[in-house]
Amino acid sequence: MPTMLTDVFRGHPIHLPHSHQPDFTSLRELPDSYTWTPKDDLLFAAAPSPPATGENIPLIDLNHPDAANQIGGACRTWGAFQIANHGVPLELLQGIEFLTGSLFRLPVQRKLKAARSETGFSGYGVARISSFFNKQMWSEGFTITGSPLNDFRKLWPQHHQNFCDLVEEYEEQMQKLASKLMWLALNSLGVSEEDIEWASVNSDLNWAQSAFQLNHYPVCPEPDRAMGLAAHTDSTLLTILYQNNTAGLQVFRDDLGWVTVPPVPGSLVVNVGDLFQILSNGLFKSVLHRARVNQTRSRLSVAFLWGPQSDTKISPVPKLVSPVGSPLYRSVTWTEYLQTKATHFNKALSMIKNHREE
Ligand SMILES: C=C1C[C@]23C[C@H]1CC[C@H]2[C@@]12CCC[C@@](C)(C(=O)O1)[C@H]2[C@@H]3C(=O)O
Ligand SMILES: O=C(O)CCC(=O)C(=O)O
Ligand SMILES: [Fe+2]
Repeated sequence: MPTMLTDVFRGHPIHLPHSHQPDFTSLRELPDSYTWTPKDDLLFAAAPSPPATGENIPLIDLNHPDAANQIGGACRTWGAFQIANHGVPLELLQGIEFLTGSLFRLPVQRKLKAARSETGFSGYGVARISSFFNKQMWSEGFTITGSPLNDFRKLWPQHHQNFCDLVEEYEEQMQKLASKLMWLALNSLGVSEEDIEWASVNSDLNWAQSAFQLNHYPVCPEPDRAMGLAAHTDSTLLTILYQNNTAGLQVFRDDLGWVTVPPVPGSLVVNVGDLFQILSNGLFKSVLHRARVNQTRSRLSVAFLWGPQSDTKISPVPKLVSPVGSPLYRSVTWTEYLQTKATHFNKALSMIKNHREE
């Protein structure tokens, strides 16, 4: 039996109280447990990009004849980009935003009925990476993999079917889009389906697997001292992110610092994940990103976390290894990688790295 995403954290419980959450709406001041300083996160106060540079992740039109090269370039320099003309109907994006808003507007007691268990994968709770930080993040999340029916039934005993259908439809669209984006990026490096065994055996996407992370960042009384979601890279091949019309997502570049990704209505943000960095033998960079919060508008985002079947060995594409001699990374399955991340967080990728002989 192949491992399912639902099982990957069975041996990696996170002990996090869920019911400690403050009533986000009534606080005038940030509680100490929510106040971040550079001690809590090395990059917390890293210089923001000077507005003068105006440099930002590119917005790429998927209908543009040169889209593949633009995507390849963005994966190498930023590890992130936005896309327009992606083919996902606007009504579907609006539907998913409405679902997400409805879910987080439910009373806390209701949301807790679908709380993520300590060893579980899906359900309501704080981000998994919370266990690596001393301070709490100003957000709440909901993770979905496979059918959301069981969890949605607990949230909406009567009216969950439409929301289940919506998630299913969104997942189909995201699967297609993610695979298209991966091949465009790889094609720009001269890599095609024949070069990757696990992807060419089943070209009908049977080799892929995914999850959704819904995020809510409530209005915050002291946004400059709070953190919505701490800096991390995603443990995916690609992540496709929908953000509502409120800024907050930031990507990090060594030469620029934190750069805010402006919401562009109707467009989607794409992040290179750690597995794509491995697959591309380090040519594509998984992007360090985080979410800040603000004082006037609550923010919603929906991340589609996309990867291979849990048991597929991912290793650098041979074609990209030969020019440089040896593979930069060892091979690893998505399950193994998520488990490494669950124990070692931001050291996970370097633990997969091959150390060259002196
Ligand atoms: C498939 C995934 C990817 C996970 C773990 C698991 C389910 C939830 C994902 C996130 C979503 C929020 C940020 C992150 C860092 C987190 O804490 O949970 C992600 C993590 C990862 O990309 O490592
Ligand atoms: O809310 C955002 O913009 C970022 C969310 C994110 O990084 C994630 O869910 O992995
Ligand atoms: Fe992320």
